[in-house]
Amino acid sequence: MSAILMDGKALSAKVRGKILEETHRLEQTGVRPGLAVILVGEDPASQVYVRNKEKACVECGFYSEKYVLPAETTQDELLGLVDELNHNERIHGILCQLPLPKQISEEAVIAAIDPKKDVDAFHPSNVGRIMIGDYDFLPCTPAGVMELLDEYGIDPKGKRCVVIGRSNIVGKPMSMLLLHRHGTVTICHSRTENLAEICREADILVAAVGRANFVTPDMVKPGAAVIDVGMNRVDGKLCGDVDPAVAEVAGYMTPVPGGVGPMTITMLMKNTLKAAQK
Ligand SMILES: Nc1nc2c(c(=O)[nH]1)N[C@@H](CN(C=O)c1ccc(C(=O)N[C@@H](CCC(=O)O)C(=O)O)cc1)CN2
Ligand SMILES: [Mg+2]
Repeated sequence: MSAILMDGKALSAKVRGKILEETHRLEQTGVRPGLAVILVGEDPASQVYVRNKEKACVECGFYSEKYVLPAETTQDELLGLVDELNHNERIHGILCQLPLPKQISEEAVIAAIDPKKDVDAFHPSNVGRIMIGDYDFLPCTPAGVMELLDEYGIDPKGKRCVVIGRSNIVGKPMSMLLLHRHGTVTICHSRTENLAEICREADILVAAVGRANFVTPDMVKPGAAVIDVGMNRVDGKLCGDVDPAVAEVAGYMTPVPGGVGPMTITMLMKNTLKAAQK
């Protein structure tokens, strides 16, 4: 068996085209969606992601502002900028690229963003709303995974879903979105016993561990959909959490690059459009 590759680049192009149409419609009412992206420091991977977010804004017809602050920026300085942007009428969405330098508390910065402009959906009030299924914004990576599953006709309803990873950004919200769609969800992590055995039960397996080639063919049920959220650099080469040899066992698989990554940014655009429409 050779898995069907789930093309996040192609789906992104399609969704961004629809967002651009919506932007034109919204502009007739005098509103142009505006996104502010804040980058603190010079992490090369973060620089790439921020650049890709700016490009996506252009593709979707959005107004955007980028703030690049030095690595020594204090928490108070960053909170000052967030406060300004909270009150800026041209800006509907604000995000701070993570990770932040260690002198800054990510929790404090996330909590300072106006929840109505929190297009990452990281603010505690937005996280709480996702838990109870009454939300405006979905977190971008898990939302991108759900769109990919829908595009390929993979319905989590009644299915065994296993998420490896319990981060606030991916693992926890991912399991919640699968649960909202009636999946039977198991969250695994570094202390899980019998991990391979649990993974082998999954019809939908989501890997968000941050370890290159962690998921091997023996951990996958034949025909399963395997979603790779990993973004690891090994000897300068980008690779996911899933060993490419898994393609011989899985029914569907997301590539890295070109799978979940582009969808993450597309979902950010979707949230920014929604914030502007409100
Ligand atoms: N404020 C946020 N910080 C971070 C988030 C986030 O959603 N909000 N997620 C990740 C980084 N991330 C978005 O910010 C992100 C990572 C990767 C990609 C992507 O398109 N990857 C490409 C490959 C790009 C490359 O060559 O490096 C792909 O998979 O095809 C997009 C967004 C942590 N921080
Ligand atoms: Mg920190």
